[in-house]
Amino acid sequence: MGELASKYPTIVVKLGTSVLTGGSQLLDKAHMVELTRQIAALHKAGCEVVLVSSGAIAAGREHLNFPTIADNVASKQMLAAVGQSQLILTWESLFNLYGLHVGQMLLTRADLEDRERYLNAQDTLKTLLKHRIVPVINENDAVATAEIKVGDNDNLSALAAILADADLLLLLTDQPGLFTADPRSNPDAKLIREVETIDETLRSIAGDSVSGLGTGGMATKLQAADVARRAGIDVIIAAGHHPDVITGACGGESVGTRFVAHPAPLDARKQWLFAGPKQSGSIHIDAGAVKAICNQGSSLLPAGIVALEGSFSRGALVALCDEKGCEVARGISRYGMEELKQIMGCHSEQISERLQIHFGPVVVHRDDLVLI
Ligand SMILES: Nc1ncnc2c1ncn2[C@@H]1O[C@H](COP(=O)(O)OP(=O)(O)O)[C@@H](O)[C@H]1O
Ligand SMILES: N[C@@H](CCC(=O)OP(=O)(O)O)C(=O)O
Repeated sequence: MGELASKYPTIVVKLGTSVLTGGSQLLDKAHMVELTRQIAALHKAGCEVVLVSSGAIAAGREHLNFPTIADNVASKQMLAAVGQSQLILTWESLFNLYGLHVGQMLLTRADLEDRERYLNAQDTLKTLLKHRIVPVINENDAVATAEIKVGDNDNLSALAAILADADLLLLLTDQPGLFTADPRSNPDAKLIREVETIDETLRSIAGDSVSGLGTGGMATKLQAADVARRAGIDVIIAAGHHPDVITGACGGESVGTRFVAHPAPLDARKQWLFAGPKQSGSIHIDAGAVKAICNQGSSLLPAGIVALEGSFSRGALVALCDEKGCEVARGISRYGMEELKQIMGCHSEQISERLQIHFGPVVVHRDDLVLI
C-alpha cells in the first residue's frame, strides 16, 4: 500500500442524504469533493472502495427546481429517475478529478433474493473492483415497488458489503454515531463508542429519521450493522462531516460508534440467507424446539410446530418464532404452508401417512437456518 495505511483492504462507504445535502435541500458539492478526495486516497493506497450513495430523490427535487407535485410513490419515483442521473454524473465528474471512473449499480431486493441473480450482481461488483472502477450503488427507486424494495440504503449497504466481501462498512450520517438516545431530542444523550452485541435494549434506543431527509434513522443503521457484523464485517457509524472521517476510520482511528465483527461469521450461503430474501411467513415453535434449535444446533422437526402464519410454499424463507412470537431463527422451509398444516405436531415417521409426497423428516434443516 501507498503512504496512507488502511486496516481494511475492502471498504463500503455509505453516504446518507443527510451527509450529501448537509441538512439542506441541495447537494453539497463542495463536501462531495472532500469525500471523493478521501476515497481516492484510499484507492491510491491500494484499497477497494464501494460507494453506496443516497441522494437521488434530493438531487431530482433540486434539478427540477423544487416542483409542486403530489406526495406519492409515483412522484418520488419520478424524482429518483431524474435525480439518479444527476447524482451519478456528479460522482463521475468528481472521481475523474482523481483519474478514476465510477460504475453505477442500481439494485432492488429482487436482485438479491434469488441466489443466481445475487451471484450475478456479485460478479459485476467484483469485476468493477478488479478493474479499479469505483462502484456507486443505490436502490433502483424508479422501478422498485414496496414488495421488491430493500427500502433503505443502510440495509442495502450491508448487502453491498456482503457482496463485495468487505472488511469494513462505514455508515456516514449527520450524527457522530449511535447515542444512548436520539441527540436531536435528548441533549444529554451520550455517544456509544463500541458495541459488541446488538440486542433489544440497543434497538430500543435507535430511533427513526426525524429530519425528513433520511430514511430509517438509526433503526435501519442498527439492522445493517447486525447483518454486516454477522458476516464478519466491522461496522462504523460516524459523522460524514468529521474531517478526514473516511481515511481516519480506515486507518484505525477511533471515530464514531464501532461494531466489532462477529468472531464466528456465517458462511457465504447463510450470509445471503440472513440478508437477501424476505420472510414469507412464520412457523411458531414450542419451548423444546426453541431449545433444540438455539442451544443444541438441531434442525426443526414437525413435532415442535404449534402454529403457522402467512402463506408460503416449499423453499420459502420463514421466521421461526417462540411462544411469545419473538423470532429466534430464520430458515428455508422444506414444506409449504398447506403441507405443514397436515403434519404440524406429529412425529416425523407419521409424515408419509399424512402426505402423499414427502420431503424427509426435517422441516427446516440446520444447514438452512440462521439464529437471530
Ligand atoms: N440513538 C440515536 N443516536 C443517533 N441518532 C439517532 C438515534 N435515534 C435516532 N437518530 C436519528 O437518526 C438520524 C440519522 O438517520 P437518517 O436521518 O436516516 O440519516 P441518513 O440520511 O444519514 O441515513 C439522526 O439525524 C438522528 O435524529
Ligand atoms: N434511495 C434513496 C435514499 C434512501 C435512503 O435510505 O436514504 P438515506 O437514509 O438518506 O440513506 C435516494 O437515493 O434518494
